[in-house]
Amino acid sequence: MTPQSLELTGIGKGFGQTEVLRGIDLTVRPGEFLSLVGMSGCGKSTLLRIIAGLETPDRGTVSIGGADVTGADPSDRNLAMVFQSYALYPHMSVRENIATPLRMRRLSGWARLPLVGRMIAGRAALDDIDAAVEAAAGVLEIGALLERRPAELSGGQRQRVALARALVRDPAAFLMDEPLSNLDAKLRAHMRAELSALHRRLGATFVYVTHDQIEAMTMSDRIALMIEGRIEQLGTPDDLYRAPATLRVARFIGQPSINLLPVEIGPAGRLSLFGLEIGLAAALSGGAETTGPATLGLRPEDLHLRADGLPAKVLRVETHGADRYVSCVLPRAPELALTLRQSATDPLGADADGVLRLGFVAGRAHLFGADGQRRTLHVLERVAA
Ligand SMILES: Nc1ncnc2c1ncn2[C@@H]1O[C@H](COP(=O)(O)OP(=O)(O)OP(=O)(O)O)[C@@H](O)[C@H]1O
Repeated sequence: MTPQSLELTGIGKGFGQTEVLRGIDLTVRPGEFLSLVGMSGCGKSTLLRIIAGLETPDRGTVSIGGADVTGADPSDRNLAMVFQSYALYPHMSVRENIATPLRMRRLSGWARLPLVGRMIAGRAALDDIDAAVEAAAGVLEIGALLERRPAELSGGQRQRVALARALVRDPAAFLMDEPLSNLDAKLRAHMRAELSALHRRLGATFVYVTHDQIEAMTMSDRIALMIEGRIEQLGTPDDLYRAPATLRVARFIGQPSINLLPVEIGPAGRLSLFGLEIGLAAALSGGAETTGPATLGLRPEDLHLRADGLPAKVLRVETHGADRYVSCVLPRAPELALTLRQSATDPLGADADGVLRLGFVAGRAHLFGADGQRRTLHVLERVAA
């Protein structure tokens, strides 16, 4: 099946008094891997369920490949849904599990049942189903497991069976709701790579719900970051990381989190931190407020040691393989914790009192106005990197 686009227009949904989705406009391009990311409760699963037809929106429309399906039954949308819980039938073999969606669609009545079906369904229909099952199992590399029951499989193998069962239907798009969250960390990393490879091989449209930004950042073509029932930013993983549109996006994306410092935008947009100018200026055009308090965002990898930098006292050092994360506080503002990312092989750079001096890569700083919106920054002076 050629990959289809999905279009959501003005989607609103409430449960009782709670407004869970507050006007979602989103187009998923044909063949795109798009992730819906956000904290627990932001509405991403509800949105996915609305696309699937498992939930009805209060407002707005859902289209697949340009056709309005807002009122259509889930079974008429030809979308495959993969859940966190796999939802495999425990009493059936892997082969029968994968074949089930095709039996439901292609066979009628009693012939849908695995054993009875063998006796009464037409040979050609069964051969077709067998061939489709073998093909899907081949893609997911589970051909050797077809006669096993789900209980005899590892978590990763079960997830692969669930994916094969989705694949066998040749759907217009795949909808996945936290499909990897039951797996241990190592297997999750492995399955991330497999899902990306599967997406590339199929060229199908994927909509993937997760609260795990690493999953979203590593697999997606684009990410829709949802906050409180709205899309806060839609863009490539790089867009969200390198040019967060709002302070809320900057806070959500990145691990360890972005460092945030209170700055003041002064005359001509010049920024000062603790009363000292720092060689950056806010662009003055277009912003609501031109001067006043703002927030400077610095990613941990954009902080570095600098002889005449800001003194910071080391609180904790964590080594993560090749990286080292150094948590510090500024004596000027002890409530502000900063994280610096270094190569684990570099010297820490702290003096005998555990104090180091921090500079930052000016060209990679982010500025957010008092309204939380991104502001354009100019580098005024050359700051040594
Ligand atoms: N059927 C329902 N009835 C009442 N409230 C619901 C229902 N489904 C979801 N909600 C509420 O809507 C909000 C959004 O739920 P949703 O499952 O979409 O969030 P989510 O972003 O997917 O969160 P999570 O990552 O925890 O699954 C939550 O506050 C949830 O309690």
